[in-house]
Amino acid sequence: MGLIPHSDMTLLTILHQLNGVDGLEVKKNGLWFPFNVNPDAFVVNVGDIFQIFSNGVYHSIEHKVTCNKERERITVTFNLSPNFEAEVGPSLSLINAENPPLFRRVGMEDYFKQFFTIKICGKKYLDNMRIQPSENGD
Ligand SMILES: O=C(O)CCC(=O)C(=O)O
Ligand SMILES: [Fe+2]
Repeated sequence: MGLIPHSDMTLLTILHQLNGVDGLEVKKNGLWFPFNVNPDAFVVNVGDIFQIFSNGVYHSIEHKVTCNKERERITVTFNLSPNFEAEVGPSLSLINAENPPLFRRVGMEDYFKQFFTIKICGKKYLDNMRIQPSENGD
């Protein structure tokens, strides 16, 4: 019950936990931390597209959700992503000789479609977007 570890493939995800039942956990430095949701605040997750667009300056957050049999848990999620005509890739303003692109550039529609061809597992989808050092000419 709940959600297995994953990062959101979106740009940003806004979460609103409705009925005060916690269960969200976030991974930091390899450790899982329970997240006590403030009922008066939204939770904003940095997604994979944010990490790609910022060329690794920001990191998408790995998270999971554990539910329990006693109390139902309700969360509304709002996902923000570029439209299908856009490209997903590092911002050109952040790329130069010292900072080569760390991620591939792909049309949003393909990025979205490819996501549904893999089994969600941690940050695997983002890793799939990484440029290998040899591709960078290193
Ligand atoms: O239920 C939650 O708090 C998180 C949901 C989530 O991780 C997601 O929709 O990607
Ligand atoms: Fe998520």
